[in-house]
Amino acid sequence: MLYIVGLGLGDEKDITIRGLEAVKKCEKVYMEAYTSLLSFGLSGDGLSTLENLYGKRITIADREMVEEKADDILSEARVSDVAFLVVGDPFGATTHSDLVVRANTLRVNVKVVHNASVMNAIGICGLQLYRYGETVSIPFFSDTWRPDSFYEKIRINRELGLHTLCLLDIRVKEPSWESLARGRKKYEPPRYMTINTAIEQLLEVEQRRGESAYDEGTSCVGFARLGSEDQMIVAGTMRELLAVDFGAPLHCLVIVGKTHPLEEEMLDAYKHGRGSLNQKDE
Ligand SMILES: C[S@@+](CC[C@H](N)C(=O)[O-])C[C@H]1O[C@@H](n2cnc3c(N)ncnc32)[C@H](O)[C@@H]1O
Repeated sequence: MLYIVGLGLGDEKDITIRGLEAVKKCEKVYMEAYTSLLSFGLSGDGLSTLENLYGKRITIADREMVEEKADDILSEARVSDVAFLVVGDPFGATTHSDLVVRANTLRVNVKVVHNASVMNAIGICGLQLYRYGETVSIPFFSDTWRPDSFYEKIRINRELGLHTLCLLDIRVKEPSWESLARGRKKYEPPRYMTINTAIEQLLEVEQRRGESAYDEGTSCVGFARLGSEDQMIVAGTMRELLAVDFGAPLHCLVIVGKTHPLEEEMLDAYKHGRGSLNQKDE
């Protein structure tokens, strides 16, 4: 059996009881480590915190491993219980549907244990989840690659009065260009896009496309480390949020569409300059 287990958003304590029971009975535990991140990351003590709680060794599954060796993981799951851990909810990232489809093709049994996802945790700011349009991903621009397919989607969402969730790029274990040219893979340090970079890129694309999908005065909400003790949520215009230091990753951004009075009331509590509500336990 392959157990695909959501870990939630904060730290090791956010796994569900059902998820923990599944992990404890598995012979092998993989942890997907390229579409999201728990608040403590996976360096140093992060991994051992999880291993101590589960009483199991964890194998980190990076993009290369999941994409190239999925069949090996599935072969193990055919003859024993294997857990595949995903930060957030397993279906909060498009990637893991592939694994399920592959498992079905190979007739490997799959059980999914759900958990909170960034896709629903953003509800905390008061913008109703029912009033969102298509989610977009904002990739890091480089000197030669500045893709802007997200622009059209944001424009359509805004024309319909819908909010847009922007997920921000995560680059882990990316081989550097020089190392590829030399034929010996060396990896760049991990990079996580900040809200500030996302807004700079969004404004650059608006300037290039000029279709008035949004501008510096457009209302947004920035979220950092949602679900953890020090989460930060600030509502303001793009211009205002450009000046906010949201701190450590992960970050995401919502571009606000047409609002309902109740949404406005909730958003007020997070307005720029009021300090963010981070809901720390007293
Ligand atoms: C592929 S998505 C989310 C996947 C995850 N499985 C889930 O269900 O939440 C990853 C992106 O969501 C956003 N994100 C994820 N967790 C977050 C958090 N705790 N706080 C803020 N943004 C987050 C970041 O922009 C990140 O690059």
